[in-house]
Amino acid sequence: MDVKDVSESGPYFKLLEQQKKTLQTAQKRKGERPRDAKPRSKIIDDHMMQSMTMHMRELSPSSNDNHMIHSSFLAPPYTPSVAPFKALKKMPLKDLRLETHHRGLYVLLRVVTPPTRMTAIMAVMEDEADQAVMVQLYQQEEEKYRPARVSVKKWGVCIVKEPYFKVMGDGDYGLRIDHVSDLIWLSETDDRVPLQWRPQISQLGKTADEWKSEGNNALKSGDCFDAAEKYTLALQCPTTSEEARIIKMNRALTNLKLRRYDAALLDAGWGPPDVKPLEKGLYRAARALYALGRFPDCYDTLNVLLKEYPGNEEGRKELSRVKNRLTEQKHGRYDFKAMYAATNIRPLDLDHATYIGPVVVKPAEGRGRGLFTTKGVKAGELLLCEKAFSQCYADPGDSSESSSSKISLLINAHTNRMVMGTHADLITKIVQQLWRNPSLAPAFTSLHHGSYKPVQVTYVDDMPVVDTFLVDRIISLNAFGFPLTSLSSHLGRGSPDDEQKEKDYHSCGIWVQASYINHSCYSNVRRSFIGDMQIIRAVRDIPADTELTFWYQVPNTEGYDKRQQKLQNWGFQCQCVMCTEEKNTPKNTIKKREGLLGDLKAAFRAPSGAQLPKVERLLTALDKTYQASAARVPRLALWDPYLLLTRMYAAQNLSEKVIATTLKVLASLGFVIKGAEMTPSAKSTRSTPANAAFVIEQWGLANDYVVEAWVHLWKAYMHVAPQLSGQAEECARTAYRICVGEDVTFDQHYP
Ligand SMILES: C[S@@+](CC[C@H](N)C(=O)[O-])C[C@H]1O[C@@H](n2cnc3c(N)ncnc32)[C@H](O)[C@@H]1O
Repeated sequence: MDVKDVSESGPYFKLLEQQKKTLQTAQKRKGERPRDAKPRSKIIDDHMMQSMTMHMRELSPSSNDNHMIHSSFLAPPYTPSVAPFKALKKMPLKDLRLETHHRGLYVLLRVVTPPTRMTAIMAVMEDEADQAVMVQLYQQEEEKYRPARVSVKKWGVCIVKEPYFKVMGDGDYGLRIDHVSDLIWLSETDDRVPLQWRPQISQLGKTADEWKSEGNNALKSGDCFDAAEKYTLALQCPTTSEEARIIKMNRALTNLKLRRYDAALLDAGWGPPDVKPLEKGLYRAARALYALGRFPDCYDTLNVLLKEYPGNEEGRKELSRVKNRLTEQKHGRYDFKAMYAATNIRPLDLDHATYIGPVVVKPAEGRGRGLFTTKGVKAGELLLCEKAFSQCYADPGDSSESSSSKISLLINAHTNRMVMGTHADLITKIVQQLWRNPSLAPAFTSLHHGSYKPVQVTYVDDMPVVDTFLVDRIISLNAFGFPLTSLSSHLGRGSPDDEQKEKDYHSCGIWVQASYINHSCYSNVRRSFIGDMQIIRAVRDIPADTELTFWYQVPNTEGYDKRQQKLQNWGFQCQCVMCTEEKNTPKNTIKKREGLLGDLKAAFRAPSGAQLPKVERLLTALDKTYQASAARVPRLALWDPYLLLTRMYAAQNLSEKVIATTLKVLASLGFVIKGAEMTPSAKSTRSTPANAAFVIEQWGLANDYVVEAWVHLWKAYMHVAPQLSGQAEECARTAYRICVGEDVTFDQHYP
């Protein structure tokens, strides 16, 4: 939804074709055992050379290529390994066959070179028979959170479950690991590490206390990964229950720092206590619960903490923070100004809770599931204000490696789709999120994934199974492109800086509840964004038990076929009244309409005012090309020229004309408004404002220009029918709220 799909654009299309060819050529070698594989020394030398070249490039002052577009290719989908380790058999590297997933088997490998990071982390690994292979590890944590050298340590030992051996991009052969759960790193004391690869004797036979001290030192020096590993080794040694509790408490802290909140909760001993809970345990559990968005649990835990340990000041601070979240969650009350201020902080991650208003997910006939109202709501009413499940914001003003999500072209030869933006980064981010915190998985994996058949197993050997291709599929069908704020898009609308507008939607994210909303061009809700909060408001009065819809792509005058093409990714054809009407309109009428639109454009280009009568004539003719009433089927070709005309009249202070044309803008968009025209009676009530009012019988389509239309009305009424101006101002405010998400900034921008 609003993501930059470039599948149809020429230069990119060639890349897709190339990628398909490469895959086809590789497929022809399926099952082959390559005879021309490089010898071990050559694989290592080539890798070291590449690593050095990359390092030199990084050191060179002109190396900042964050603004360059990178391409990422998605492999043909395959399911992650769900076999328990015990059910797998070891195989040597020499038996690997090309383009094959070696189901039922595993390889045991040791890292022999330092890693390099490209799209994947790459390192050369060997098996027990000294055979070497290049291994590509995809979807690993970003460098800023876990440097490649920490993820893939030289001499580290791992198991690759059901390995996938293939021809790589450069024509060499290698193992490709797309699913993080297919890779198991072994600790130095693991029985599966062969004797010849074991560390020196001194590493073995340490006591719990020794491991714990090492863990503490690692934590002090900031190496949380190492610390967590050491605490885990400590817990594998014999300890008293009290010692174990302390070690777990320390590991809870490292897990919090590593954003492994599920594990932190467990370590903190959260749950019904059988012994008096520790102060640190309660506090750390509360922080983990907050980070997981479990605000009521967090609130309860902090209350227990403060009851047991009333002097805990940090707990008290957290309590006040969580109370704010609960107010947002329960009542949908937000401090929107503070929300805007927080959009300047990087990384973008607003500290707000999700409000789910009077809506519920239910089956929607012919459209899977949908979101429905549980009660009648009014135009402008808040229905959802949702914190992103995950998002990658591409900050146009920040090119630093640490804070920018990379814009890349993600090429999926399997689905024939190419998207530009942060989609590739979002896959990695969500894979890692689910890997670290599997409790978050059900909300995400329940989202629509089309015909993709995911494995039914969620845990193997006590570890979560994360399917990269399921994540990609869900993102493809549910992700939203988003600007930093809809307000900035709203204010910049109509500006000639198309490039900036393009960039506005390079960022993408997942909002779970909003994902249940189906598409309609003639929709009844609209989404807007403030940072990573998505706000959904009713664009008209909606009765109870009505399905909510918004547009996945903004409908405009591109025509029926193009519009359906833009929806192709989601696998349905829109059957809204506008699409149905357009589909059934005779071709010659469409042609006539297009001709009139062309004439109108030319007329508008003429010097101001000179062509006004002609414009009016053309508009009347254009109006006549529509059959159904605009109240039932909005007339997409009309609102824009009427608005241009309004601006011209406004520039000449022709208030009555402004009112007449603005009402036509609104009528074209489907609004039904009674008593707003400048009839003689409206003029005569000029001095008696008491009960003067117009009635909006129906709100229409909610594009950004509706706000401008209401503002024109409001200002024009001030001159000729002041009794109506207050009401028009209120409508402008409501339209603004619908478009930008809030109205606290309305007066500042429309004084
Ligand atoms: C973001 S999901 C919306 C929620 C989805 N219906 C579900 O069951 O989870 C997008 C998918 O919903 C379905 N969908 C959305 N709008 C539709 C429409 N107007 N007609 C038919 N199917 C629609 C399509 O299958 C589409 O790929």
